[in-house]
Amino acid sequence: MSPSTTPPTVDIPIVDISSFISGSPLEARQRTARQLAESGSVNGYLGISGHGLSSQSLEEVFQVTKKLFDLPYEEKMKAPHPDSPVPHRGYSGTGREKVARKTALEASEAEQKDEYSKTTDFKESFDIGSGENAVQYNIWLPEDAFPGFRRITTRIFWELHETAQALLDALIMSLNLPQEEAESVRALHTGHENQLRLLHYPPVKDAGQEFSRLGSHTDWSLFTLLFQDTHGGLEFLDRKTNVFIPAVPRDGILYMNIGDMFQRISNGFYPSAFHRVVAHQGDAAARYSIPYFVAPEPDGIIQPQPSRVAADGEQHYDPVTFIDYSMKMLETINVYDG
Ligand SMILES: O=C(O)CCC(=O)C(=O)O
Ligand SMILES: [Fe+2]
Repeated sequence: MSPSTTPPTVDIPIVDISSFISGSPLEARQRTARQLAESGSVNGYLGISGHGLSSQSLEEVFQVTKKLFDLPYEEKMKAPHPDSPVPHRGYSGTGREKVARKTALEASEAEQKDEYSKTTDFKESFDIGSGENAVQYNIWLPEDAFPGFRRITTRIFWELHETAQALLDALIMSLNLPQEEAESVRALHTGHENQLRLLHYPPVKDAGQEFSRLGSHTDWSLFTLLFQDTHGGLEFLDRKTNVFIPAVPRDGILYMNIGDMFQRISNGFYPSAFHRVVAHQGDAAARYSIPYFVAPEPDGIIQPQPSRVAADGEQHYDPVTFIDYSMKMLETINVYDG
C-alpha cells in the first residue's frame, strides 16, 4: 500500500545531544544514548537539540546558499558537476537528479518501480566535501564568481563534522557494543567522505495541488544532519501507520535521519528513514535546505556488528563496502547530459 499524506501535526521526538558535544560525565552521556535508542530505533529519524552549531554560522550558510542559487545559470555552471558519478561535487541544475530511482531499484512490486522511476526532483544542488579527498575532489567556482563561498562553506563543513562525530559517538554508545566493535565502527568515519549539500527548491508554479519536490527515498549515508529554512515540506514515514509526518522547522533543532549504512551496522536496530519533500497546496515559495551526509571510509567493511547479530539471532544484511554501495546509487540517481 502506498503511504498516505500527512495527518495534523504529530510531534517528532527531540533528543538533546549536548552531553556529547561538551564531553559531559559518562552518566549524562549514557542517558542521552538511551534516549537515542528509545526514540530513534522506532523510525530512524529524530529532532536534535544541543548540536553545538551557532545560529550565526547557520544564518551565514543559508545566506551563502541563497546567494549562490541567485547567480545566473551560466555562473553556477562554472563549477559543473561532471557527467559521471564521481566526483559527486559541484553544481547540478534543476531536474538533473532523480533520487526516487534509488527507491525504484529497491522496490519489489512492478507498479511501485514504475511510479518511483518516473519521479523527477524539482531542485538544484551544490555538493562540497573534504579538501583531502582525492577521489571525491571539490569543484569550486572561480573565487571572483562568488568571493568567500569556498572559505565559508569549508568552515561550516568542518563545524558540522564536529557535530557528526559527537552524534556518531552517541549512536555507538546506544548500541551497547563491546569495545572492539565500538572502536571498529568509530574508525569507519574520518570526515573525509562526508558531503555538504546546498539545496534550492524553486517556487512551484501551480500551487493548487500537492507537488513532489524530492521523491521518497532513504539516504545511503551512516546518518544525515538536515537544516532547513522556515518553509517546511520535509516529511518522514512513520512505519507503524504508513503515514508521512512533517518535520516542522523549529528554532535550534536539526533533523537527523539514519541512512542505509548505519541500518546495516546496527543489524536493523536503527531503520534507514524513508523521507521526501513536498510542496503543499498554496505553499508555492522557494525552499532552501542543507543536508550533511555523514559517510564511512570508501573501503571500510559495513556489516552488522557481531554482538547485535548474536542478540537478534539473525544477520539481516550482508557485508558491503561504501564505495561499491554508493557507486551503484550514484549511477542510479544521476541523469547525465553527456
Ligand atoms: O531538502 C530536504 O529537506 C531533504 C533533502 C534530502 O532528503 C536529501 O538530499 O537526501
Ligand atoms: Fe534524503
